[in-house]
Amino acid sequence: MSEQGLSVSEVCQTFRNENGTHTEALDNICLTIRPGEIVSLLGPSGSGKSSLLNIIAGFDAPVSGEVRLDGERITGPSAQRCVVFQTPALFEWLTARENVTFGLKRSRVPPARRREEAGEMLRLVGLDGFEDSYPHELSGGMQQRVALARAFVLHPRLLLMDEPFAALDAQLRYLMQSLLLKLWKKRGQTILFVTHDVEEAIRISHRVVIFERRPGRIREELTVPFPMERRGELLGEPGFQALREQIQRLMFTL
Ligand SMILES: Nc1ncnc2c1ncn2[C@@H]1O[C@H](COP(=O)(O)OP(=O)(O)OP(=O)(O)O)[C@@H](O)[C@H]1O
Repeated sequence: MSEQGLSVSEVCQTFRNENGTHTEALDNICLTIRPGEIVSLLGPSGSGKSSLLNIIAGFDAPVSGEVRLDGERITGPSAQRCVVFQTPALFEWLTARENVTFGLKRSRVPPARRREEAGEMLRLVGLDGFEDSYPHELSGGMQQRVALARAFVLHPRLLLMDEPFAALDAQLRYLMQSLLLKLWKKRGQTILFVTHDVEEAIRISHRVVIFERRPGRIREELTVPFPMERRGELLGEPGFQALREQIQRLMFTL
């Protein structure tokens, strides 16, 4: 039986710059994510987090090493791996519901069922009543909820999230993290989440992988010891401050 989950083996990435020089972005990255696990990549700007996410999404090929999902080698983009970006990237000419059903059209789901599933997802992200609104009629946070609904409705084998809440204010960001945890509890989705925010990484993930600056290497992998059910009141969780400080020390002494 092939191994389930994501497996990144000895991945290196180098970019050729326009002036003929090279940038070594990733150096020998090895990482596994079990099915249903949420793992955050945390690290300074330019440490290669997006480069790794682009390879896993299949947008870029590494110069060496390989990535497998459920044993299958990744060689290009696939609907099995859905990406949520910092900007919601919705289709402006489609309503919220149509944006959510769009990806389902490629599957064999019949139209009535698609409508039903989209409605259910929009309810889950708190957008009931806005099914027929166009993106320009929604706030930035509401648009990002639609983007989350669009990703989760597809049941992808892996959800890749590249700083999805970075453009939102602190309060909305917190609400979106809670929403992500709620969706995860319902769907048990495997998620790789890129962030700069230490608290966000601790709050939403089972494990935090800390990158160090160029060339991007993994400095440390830490397991977050708090049960997912208690992530809401993390500030009162004994050991939270210590973990946050430990991660900050690791990041600021890179
Ligand atoms: N297409 C490209 N061509 C040349 N260099 C690139 C390219 N993409 C990324 N790089 C370089 O690779 C390194 C890693 O970039 P990457 O965007 O992966 O970092 P990051 O950790 O995601 O940064 P940030 O947190 O700022 O988004 C950087 O030095 C960047 O300049």
